[in-house]
Amino acid sequence: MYVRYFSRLLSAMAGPRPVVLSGPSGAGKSTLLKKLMEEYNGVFGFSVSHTTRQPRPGEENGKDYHYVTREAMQMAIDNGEFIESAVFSGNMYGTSKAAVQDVQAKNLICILDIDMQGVRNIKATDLNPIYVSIQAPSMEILEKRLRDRKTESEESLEKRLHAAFVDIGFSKEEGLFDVVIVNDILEVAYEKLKVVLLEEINQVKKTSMSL
Ligand SMILES: Nc1nc2c(ncn2[C@@H]2O[C@H](COP(=O)(O)OP(=O)(O)O)[C@@H](O)[C@H]2O)c(=O)[nH]1
Ligand SMILES: Nc1ncnc2c1ncn2[C@@H]1O[C@H](COP(=O)(O)OP(=O)(O)O)[C@@H](O)[C@H]1O
Repeated sequence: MYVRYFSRLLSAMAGPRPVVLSGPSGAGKSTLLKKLMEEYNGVFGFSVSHTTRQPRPGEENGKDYHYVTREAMQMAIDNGEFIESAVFSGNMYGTSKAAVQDVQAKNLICILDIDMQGVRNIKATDLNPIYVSIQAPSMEILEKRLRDRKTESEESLEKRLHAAFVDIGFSKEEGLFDVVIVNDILEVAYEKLKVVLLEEINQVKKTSMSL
């Protein structure tokens, strides 16, 4: 009984578990993440990554990403400021320690949107997140969604589709993800995601009510 009490106390003190959303570019990670943030205002916080890619129309510096030069990013990595970093489709991406700490300091569920290299690197840390893979129903649908999004050049699209092919294989690896959600009908995928995160969501709601 005491053991259970203290383990609950310890996990409450450690704050909610972060959530890793991974999966091919175009699978629907940002769309699902946006829905979560809208429905659960004050429960989730986004880990704002750094990237060397150019901002897309509508993206905001400091909100979607911290947009930096290669030199600045490399220097920060060399300074030990990053938990993980990777090169994806010719650009650098990385999660700074500050990005995660900023969210955790507010006692929110920290969401990381990272690629497969990031997943492997996070596994080697003590972050202990819930690992969720978001997948499109097929490569054909993925390609259509990416094309319809109209954010990528033909070259970037090809690179993303190649990475997606590799990603789909990895997502089937035993023990890598806690759950794989196929994002066919958006609302169905979103409901599945909520079920996976329900325990953490309730924990944060309970804690914020008792404060
Ligand atoms: N390892 C790692 N991957 C990241 C990070 N931030 C974003 N990514 C991944 O980089 C890939 C490309 O992201 P982005 O350029 O925003 O394109 P999108 O996923 O097609 O919207 C996606 O798979 C993201 O999950 C990060 O900090 N670390
Ligand atoms: N279930 C879905 N059905 C149809 N289109 C979708 C669905 N989920 C996402 N999309 C669309 O597919 C595109 C890629 O989604 P996005 O969230 O940007 O993917 P990611 O963040 O994984 O790269 C977007 O234009 C989005 O509006």
